Amino acid sequence: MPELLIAAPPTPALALVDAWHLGRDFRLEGQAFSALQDVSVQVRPGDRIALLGASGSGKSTLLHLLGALDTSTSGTVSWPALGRASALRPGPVAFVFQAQSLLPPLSALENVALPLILAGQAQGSALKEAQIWLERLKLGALADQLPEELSGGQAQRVAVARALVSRPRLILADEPTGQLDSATAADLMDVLLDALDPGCALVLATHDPVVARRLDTVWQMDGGRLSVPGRRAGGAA
Ligand SMILES: Nc1ncnc2c1ncn2[C@@H]1O[C@H](COP(=O)(O)OP(=O)(O)OP(=O)(O)O)[C@@H](O)[C@H]1O
Repeated sequence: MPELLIAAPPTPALALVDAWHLGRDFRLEGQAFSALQDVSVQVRPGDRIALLGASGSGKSTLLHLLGALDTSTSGTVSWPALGRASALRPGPVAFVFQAQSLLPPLSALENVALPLILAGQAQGSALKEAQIWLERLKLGALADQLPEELSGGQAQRVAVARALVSRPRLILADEPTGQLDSATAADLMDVLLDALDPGCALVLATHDPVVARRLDTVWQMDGGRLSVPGRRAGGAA
């Protein structure tokens, strides 16, 4: 009699981030002001998520909570696949900021090597790895340039290389194309998506629907709330 094989359902990968009813209040001139209200989201390995919203809608506030740069006023956030908040950086979580986040006195190469050196890697091997990442992002020839000698698009690519060098499992990018023209923004998205490890998740805040459409999922932020969570970019809700 033939053996009956019943395939076990695949085990879902542990979430990288699990946020539950997050709220964040600030005090402005003595009044409590709610920048984020009741946001529940999960980020899983390989997710490509655009956090789309107008200026002031709460995108940075949410990214900071997801990356443990800030603590929520209400709700909880945990990192089931990554460990405790204190273990998140440098390494499993990397940030890319809007602009001018490179250290001015360091060359492009030294900026990229910095997370490895801060994590205890010997300088020589850190610089070698940094050079590999600069070349992967088509910046090999600019290794010795200072940040002030780079164009905005080149500087953002160096910032992306600096985020990728520690082989993070999650990248939180806060308007990385915010100061770039549309062609340069498209180039940056090309190199970022091309260089990203398939298992690495990306959450990218943007106010630009064209940039958001490059990612698989859109989280729409409005007035501190997430509306239409999980909607496919460019597709039906
Ligand atoms: N540290 C803070 N103290 C007081 N208010 C804050 C603070 N951080 C953010 N806010 C307020 O919270 C709201 C959301 O800000 P946030 O920076 O998250 O928006 P955003 O969508 O990222 O905007 P942008 O696209 O302009 O960066 C804004 O009204 C902002 O002024």
